[in-house]
Amino acid sequence: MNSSYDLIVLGAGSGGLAAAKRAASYGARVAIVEGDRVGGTCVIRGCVPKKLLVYGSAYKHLLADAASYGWEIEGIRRNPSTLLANVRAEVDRLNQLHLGFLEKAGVELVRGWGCFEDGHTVAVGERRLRAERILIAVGGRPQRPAIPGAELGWVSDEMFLLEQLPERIVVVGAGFIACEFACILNGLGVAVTQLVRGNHLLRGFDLEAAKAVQEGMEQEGIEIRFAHSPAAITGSAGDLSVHTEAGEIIPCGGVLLATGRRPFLEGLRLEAAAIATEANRIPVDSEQRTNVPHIYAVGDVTDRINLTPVAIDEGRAFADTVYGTSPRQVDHSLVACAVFSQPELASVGLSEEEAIQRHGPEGVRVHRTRFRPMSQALPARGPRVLLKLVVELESGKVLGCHMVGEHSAEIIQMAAIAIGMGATKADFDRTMALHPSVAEEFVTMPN
Ligand SMILES: Cc1cc2nc3c(=O)[nH]c(=O)nc-3n(C[C@H](O)[C@H](O)[C@H](O)COP(=O)(O)OP(=O)(O)OC[C@H]3O[C@@H](n4cnc5c(N)ncnc54)[C@H](O)[C@@H]3O)c2cc1C
Ligand SMILES: NC(=O)c1ccc[n+]([C@@H]2O[C@H](COP(=O)([O-])OP(=O)(O)OC[C@H]3O[C@@H](n4cnc5c(N)ncnc54)[C@H](O)[C@@H]3O)[C@@H](O)[C@H]2O)c1
Repeated sequence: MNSSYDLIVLGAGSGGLAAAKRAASYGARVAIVEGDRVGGTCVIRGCVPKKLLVYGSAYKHLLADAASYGWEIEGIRRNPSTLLANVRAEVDRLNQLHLGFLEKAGVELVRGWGCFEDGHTVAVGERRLRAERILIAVGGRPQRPAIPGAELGWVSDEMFLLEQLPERIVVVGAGFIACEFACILNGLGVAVTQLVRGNHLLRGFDLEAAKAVQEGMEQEGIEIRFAHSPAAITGSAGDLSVHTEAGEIIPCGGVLLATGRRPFLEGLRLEAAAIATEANRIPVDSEQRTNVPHIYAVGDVTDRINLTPVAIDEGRAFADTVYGTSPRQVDHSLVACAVFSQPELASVGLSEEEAIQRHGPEGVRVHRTRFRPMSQALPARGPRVLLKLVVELESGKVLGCHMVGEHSAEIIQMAAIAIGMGATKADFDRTMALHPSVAEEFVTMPN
């Protein structure tokens, strides 16, 4: 069966869904092709189920602190299987919701893996879909390290399918996924050893903030081994050993390989449409256009800032520009982001190291405060909060705002507005504090 459209979108994840619905709202005839579950990484095996697991694992701390607030809770039993099942049920609900949204928007869903037959034709099984324009929004996939036995380890996708958790796990990596899962698993009662090949966590983030996360994670009982890489994994499901390059053998019930992701280009047959790639990603211009003028790409497949809100905005900007009346480009500067580790880290703007690189050590002033938040005063435990402003000395402009501690993602989201507007340290100081709160320290830091 052959069908023709104004737009074919490959991939029903964050970017593809946003683009397809927005294009359809302008009257375009749109088909969206999806080989897996509608919702993509974020909804099915990323942000959403991950955050639900973070909430679930945080009960460890809440229950530990409850007695100091006068709640004596007896007979607590931990059952991660219930949490895992409930999270899957919520993902099923959201998947249905997204199917409904597509239908309501008038977008045709074509199930199956799509590949290019030529510049205007996509093959999905026996079907041939033709369109004036094609948008590639196929996202990325986790990448396993090239070591013997890597197939015995889990990648993040598989963590959401587990029905039970092992007693001991080795987490490999120091990035977003490794840190988030190390904390989730630790909170759910799993003994965690994290293998980090470098000498600090969360490369690219403000170093002091990354160290504050490390301190908190270690206080909570996660064993982090720096300058350690896996050389091989042996054993069988549930009874594994990680052999490190240093010759150690770490027995465990499971291994999470959180060693990065890369664009999912396999099987797309990009060459049939002469679409150029660069280092396994699809490069695009400021209007999301590939080297082929009527073929566009958004989201993780372009491997720029691999976050859901960025993929969504790129998808919508593409549709607004091509099908709407208000063309626009995505602003990739000052994108706030958070690592949902425990303690949580959130950032917007330049790290201290980046600011010094750009403006020199004499051109930057750093304001910081570290303290135990009031919520931890009665339990008298838990990690100290870090709040940090990186300021350009000459103009007083806040170049970067970083926070480690409770609600930091919520707080930095708001700070991002001020920083996007070019706020100075004086603007922060002029703002009346909201007391008692953690975030008030951002507007009361001494000069
Ligand atoms: C564990 C984890 C946690 C994360 N947490 C966060 C977070 O807290 N906050 C945040 O902002 N970001 C987070 N991310 C990143 C975020 O999920 C991605 O940046 C985002 O989903 C990218 O959207 P996308 O549209 O580019 O691709 P995806 O959402 O990956 O969607 C691509 C879709 O295309 C489909 N597809 C691929 N090839 C084909 C084909 N040939 N034919 C048909 N369909 C195809 C796939 O099945 C998939 O459904 C997380 C990622 C992971 C893995
Ligand atoms: N909270 C969030 O917004 C969130 C959460 C999860 C993922 N994400 C997105 O997904 C992307 C991918 O996350 P990620 O954590 O997989 O990637 P990452 O690039 O953040 O981290 C990969 C880690 O693996 C390590 N590594 C790579 N190869 C290795 C090897 N052979 N041996 C040992 N260590 C190795 C790297 O040093 C690094 O620490 C992120 O960059 C981010 O864009 C975002």
